[in-house]
Amino acid sequence: MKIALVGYGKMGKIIDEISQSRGHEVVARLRETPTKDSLNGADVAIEFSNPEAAFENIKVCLENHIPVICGTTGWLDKKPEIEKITLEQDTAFLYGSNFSLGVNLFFALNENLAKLMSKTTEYSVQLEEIHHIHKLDAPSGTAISIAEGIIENSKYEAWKLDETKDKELGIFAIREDEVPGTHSVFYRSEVDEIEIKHTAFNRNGFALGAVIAAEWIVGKQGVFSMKDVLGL
Ligand SMILES: NC(=O)C1=CN([C@@H]2O[C@H](COP(=O)(O)OP(=O)(O)OC[C@H]3O[C@@H](n4cnc5c(N)ncnc54)[C@H](OP(=O)(O)O)[C@@H]3O)[C@@H](O)[C@H]2O)C=CC1
Ligand SMILES: O=C(O)C1=N[C@H](C(=O)O)C[C@H](O)C1
Repeated sequence: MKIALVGYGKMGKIIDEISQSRGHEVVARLRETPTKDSLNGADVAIEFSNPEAAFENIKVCLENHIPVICGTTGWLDKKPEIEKITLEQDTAFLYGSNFSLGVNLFFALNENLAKLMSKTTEYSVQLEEIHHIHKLDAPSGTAISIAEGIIENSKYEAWKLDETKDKELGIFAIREDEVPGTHSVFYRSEVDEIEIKHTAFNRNGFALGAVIAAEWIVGKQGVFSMKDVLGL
């Protein structure tokens, strides 16, 4: 498979190594918005850039009929437009706020726990995410995905930064040193607390998941998520 890496920073470089170790050819390593020429005949693009650049980068790839795996967070207000372009161009798009297998299991765990709790005692939920000081967006895309999964299955109606209040599920966003990504969910009642935590030790799990998603998407049409890739 020929892979274009759109964004070649911390994530792009690890994805490059993993792609090659799995027998793929990396045909582009870009630190600017791609063009038809710079995409260099890729079968698939893996996009990890920044919130400002992601929309345009994805659009150019899709308009050139190159399916896109996108891990960039912080641009999701424009996702409906990307989904429309994907369908118009008969190509494929997959966004993952977090490509690691562990976090995708963590999403399912929290959805199920929220569902169970809404049938029993009243628990109040609080989210916390900790990331490195270079991160441009807050809260993290992963925290937003966790919150959305809980909201669908509980009394909560929306999420907000900071402390949980009434029907708004709170997310504390902490920036600390070089932390790769830690997410905790606290379920608290009058008498006890359940805490579920995922800690990434490094970025390798994110990168491997993105390459697996790229292998999966080639030849498909439509808008997908990691749930489709992992059969969750
Ligand atoms: N979904 C997931 O599993 C994960 C998502 N992320 C997200 O992925 C994104 C990237 O993370 P990370 O690699 O750590 O960030 P980095 O800042 O290390 O890398 C970003 C890269 O994008 C490049 N860039 C800047 N402008 C453009 C542009 N217009 N087009 C293409 N590339 C551009 C930068 O180049 P230059 O240095 O020259 O500016 C740099 O190479 C972030 O949004 C982060 O939140 C991160 C980890 C996991
Ligand atoms: O910026 C990061 O580093 C990360 N971003 C993603 C997010 O916003 O959830 C995924 C991971 O936690 C690392």
